[in-house]
Amino acid sequence: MLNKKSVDDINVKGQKVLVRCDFNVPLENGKITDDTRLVAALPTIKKLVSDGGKVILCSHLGKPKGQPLPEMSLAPVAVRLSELLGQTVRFAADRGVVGPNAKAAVDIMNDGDIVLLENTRYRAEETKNEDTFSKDLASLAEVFVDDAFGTAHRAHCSNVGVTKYMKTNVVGYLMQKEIDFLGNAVNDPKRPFVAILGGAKVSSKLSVIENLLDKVDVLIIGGGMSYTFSKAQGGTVGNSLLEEDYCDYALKMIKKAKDNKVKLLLPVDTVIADDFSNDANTEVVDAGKIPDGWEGLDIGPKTCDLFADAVKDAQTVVWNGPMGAFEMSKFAVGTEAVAKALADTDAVTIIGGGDSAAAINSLGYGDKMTHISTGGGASMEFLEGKELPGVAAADNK
Ligand SMILES: Nc1ncnc2c1ncn2[C@@H]1O[C@H](COP(=O)(O)OP(=O)(O)OP(=O)(O)O)[C@@H](O)[C@H]1O
Ligand SMILES: O=C(O)[C@H](O)COP(=O)(O)O
Repeated sequence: MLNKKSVDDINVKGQKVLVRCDFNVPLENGKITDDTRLVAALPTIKKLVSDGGKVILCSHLGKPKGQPLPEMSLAPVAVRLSELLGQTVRFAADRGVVGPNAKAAVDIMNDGDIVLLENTRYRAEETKNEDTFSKDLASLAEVFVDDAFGTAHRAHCSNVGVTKYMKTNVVGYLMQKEIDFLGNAVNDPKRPFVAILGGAKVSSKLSVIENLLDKVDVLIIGGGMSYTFSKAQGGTVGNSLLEEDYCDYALKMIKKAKDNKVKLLLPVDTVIADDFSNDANTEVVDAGKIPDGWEGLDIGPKTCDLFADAVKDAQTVVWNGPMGAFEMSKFAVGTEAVAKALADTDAVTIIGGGDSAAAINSLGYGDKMTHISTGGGASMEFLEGKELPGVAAADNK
């Protein structure tokens, strides 16, 4: 188990604390369209404020590639955070992130004040993890807290480089929670342990499939990626998503499941459509029997029952990737059936971030899950069994 020092192990009264958050939120015309990541960061911020620390927040947003692009400014985040906290979060507008404006804003802080720095990716050094920017960031504070789980798979100045120049590096509550849930699930799961994978491509989940086949009791594969498995076994898949180059890999994984005595469940039927559209004509056919001119866009009703049955007695379930093209209501049925099955089980249910989290929330099952990760890429790398640089950089207990 990972045993990192956390904000509970320190009291920052009177100290300046640099807190790396993941405020990489979706923006439309300057408005935040999903503040989940901001809400998730509140417990750590509140703890440090109640200690009487001077709380300096930082994050990246988007990929400005070293340019101070106004549309990727963190200014809207300061406004929304102030509302959520009921306390002013002063925004340190500064093209250099740690330039004269930021330093001035930090200099006048009182205990319990909060300042938010500008987008760390305005500095070109950030993503290259170069010492110049790491030192600049470290110069602002005495203590470093990393609460940016969503960024933990990156080794950048603001989450990894900076720790070289700080005496105290701890994780925040969000980071701790993500490590506890994902780490426990993968490394010390209550069994039966079931993993459900979906989404578009096999190629984006190769290491996840391999790693999970060493850990789980049951592996369920649905969504677009299942057609490559179907084709590999001699099925016809029409115009469905297919990665021909990965058919051999699919066969290898089927063998690995057998060797490891993992029950591998693939769709037994599929909803096919004559067009990639919510108005398409649809039919249900057996898996591997999709005619030319048609494409599979969701799992079929028998598969919904099969998958729901497989999670019924599970103790731990990890899910990443939708079962079909769920953005169109006609093809969201399978994803919803799986979400409902998870909501109905007593198992610990953990949802990988990104599209899966969006799907669960848009279908209204978000509050029925034990844990929905705030990390997309980061949660995937956790499931791949990789050590995340952002986690590794924090002090051990
Ligand atoms: N049968 C299918 N045909 C076409 N598209 C599909 C099918 N099944 C799933 N998809 C699409 O796959 C996309 C999600 O795939 P992706 O691999 O990105 O999932 P994810 O792992 O949940 O996302 P993230 O990587 O952001 O966590 C969705 O846009 C969905 O519409
Ligand atoms: O949204 C994410 O997955 C994280 O904030 C990381 O962002 P990145 O993929 O731009 O590094």
